[in-house]
Amino acid sequence: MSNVNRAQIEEAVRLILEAIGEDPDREGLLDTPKRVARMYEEVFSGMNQDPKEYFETIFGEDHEELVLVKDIPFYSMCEHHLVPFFGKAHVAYIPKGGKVTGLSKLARAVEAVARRPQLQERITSTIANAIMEKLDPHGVMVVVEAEHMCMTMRGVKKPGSKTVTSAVRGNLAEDVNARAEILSLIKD
Ligand SMILES: Nc1nc2c(ncn2[C@@H]2O[C@H](COP(=O)(O)OP(=O)(O)OP(=O)(O)O)[C@@H](O)[C@H]2O)c(=O)[nH]1
Ligand SMILES: [Zn+2]
Repeated sequence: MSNVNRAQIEEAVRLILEAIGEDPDREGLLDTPKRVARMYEEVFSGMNQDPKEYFETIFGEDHEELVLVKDIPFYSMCEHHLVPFFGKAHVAYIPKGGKVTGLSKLARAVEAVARRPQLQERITSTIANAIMEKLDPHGVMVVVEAEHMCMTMRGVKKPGSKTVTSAVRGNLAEDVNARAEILSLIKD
């Protein structure tokens, strides 16, 4: 159930259109506030979601080796400018004590965390912390690479630049070789 107040967004979009000198009543713009409100509802649908919920799905599988789901595409909105940043997330963990979760749950957690006003660093660490808390694995490594529209279409205008963030927890924090292996698997 969404808590987004569509009527309020519609009002705000109308005001923005007026503020830039547009006529919100011209034909092409008549439905724009409604469309934007629906779009924000979708784009910010992660507001009420807790990524940890997805890790309730646990299989008692005795695998204490690397699990990596890479190239998970995501779209988020930078909380400073409310313009998109988007890219790929790579989520790796080493399960412990039979606590192996569903692969899709890793991607669902990325989606839930991305769909709200965000910082790339926070997306990265929130996912790593959620996995640590719910699955209590030997280790976790989350790598996120993204292009920020606020750095490409405006401001410093550096199209093609990419930001890479990582969060490492548990035994992977001390294990340089394991981290290197994960990074090489991500690059492959
Ligand atoms: N750390 C971090 N910074 C971000 C992220 N997304 C956008 N930013 C940065 O947030 C900063 C906001 O800087 P401000 O000086 O307050 O705003 P601004 O005047 O619009 O900055 P410019 O983008 O440099 O024009 C900028 O440097 C953005 O590049 C993110 O996910 N993580
Ligand atoms: Zn920004």
